[in-house]
Amino acid sequence: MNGITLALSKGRIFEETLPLLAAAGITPTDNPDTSRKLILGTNRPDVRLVIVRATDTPTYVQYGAADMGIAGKDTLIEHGGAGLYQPLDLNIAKCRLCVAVQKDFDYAAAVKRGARIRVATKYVKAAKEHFAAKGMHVDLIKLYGSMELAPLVGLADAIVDLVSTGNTLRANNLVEVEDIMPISSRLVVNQASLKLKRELIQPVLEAFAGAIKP
Ligand SMILES: Nc1ncnc2c1ncn2[C@@H]1O[C@H](COP(=O)(O)OP(=O)(O)OP(=O)(O)O)[C@@H](O)[C@H]1O
Ligand SMILES: O=P(O)(O)OC[C@H]1O[C@H](OP(=O)(O)OP(=O)(O)O)[C@H](O)[C@@H]1O
Repeated sequence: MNGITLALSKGRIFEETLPLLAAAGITPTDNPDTSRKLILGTNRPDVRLVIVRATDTPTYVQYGAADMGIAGKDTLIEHGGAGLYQPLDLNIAKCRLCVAVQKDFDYAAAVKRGARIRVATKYVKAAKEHFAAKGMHVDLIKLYGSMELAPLVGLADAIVDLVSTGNTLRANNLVEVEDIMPISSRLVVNQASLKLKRELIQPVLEAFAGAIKP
């Protein structure tokens, strides 16, 4: 494609990216929440959007199937970032990565006595690094969603998951016991595209940079 392709996921990333696209003079012609189309046009003939799973965004950009994309820091850590240039923290889709347990589980005591706890998470790499830095031995169980369920049914002692309002933890009688890191979404650019399509990509990058809310 001669123009540029931007990879986005449905839901919060799409919604929160709309004002940034508007700042770059880009308006999608469809809404992925109502359309089943996976390739969306825009008002600009040289810009198209592809709708992918949030976890897949770095992969599409890494291989150049999309020139640019918007992905959460959580997703980028798990992917590893190969082949990606990450020029901007867009300060959207903000939340934090945390350790949480059931209210009656004494996490501090388990840590203190060096217990080998079971931790369920979708964020295996980030969790591994966190517990290794604390010198804790944990058994990680990989899940793909609804991590909050794992401690309730005896699958794990703790979870590593994203928290924003805390409503999901509260609704499931879980409490946050450690804050691992703040999370927001970043603009990622394919390294070859940045060189070959700089005249198209650079203005979008500058418009996004100018529209970032503190
Ligand atoms: N509750 C939240 N509040 C704010 N931002 C969030 C929240 N949950 C996730 N995010 C951020 O938004 C990104 C996209 O989340 P989304 O829920 O759309 O996808 P997902 O369900 O995590 O991924 P996938 O669909 O690939 O499994 C996440 O990678 C994270 O950075
Ligand atoms: O603290 P809160 O404001 O309750 O947000 C936290 C929840 O948000 C995310 O799930 P999401 O809404 O993306 O659902 P999904 O991952 O199951 O799609 C995350 O996995 C938590 O479950």
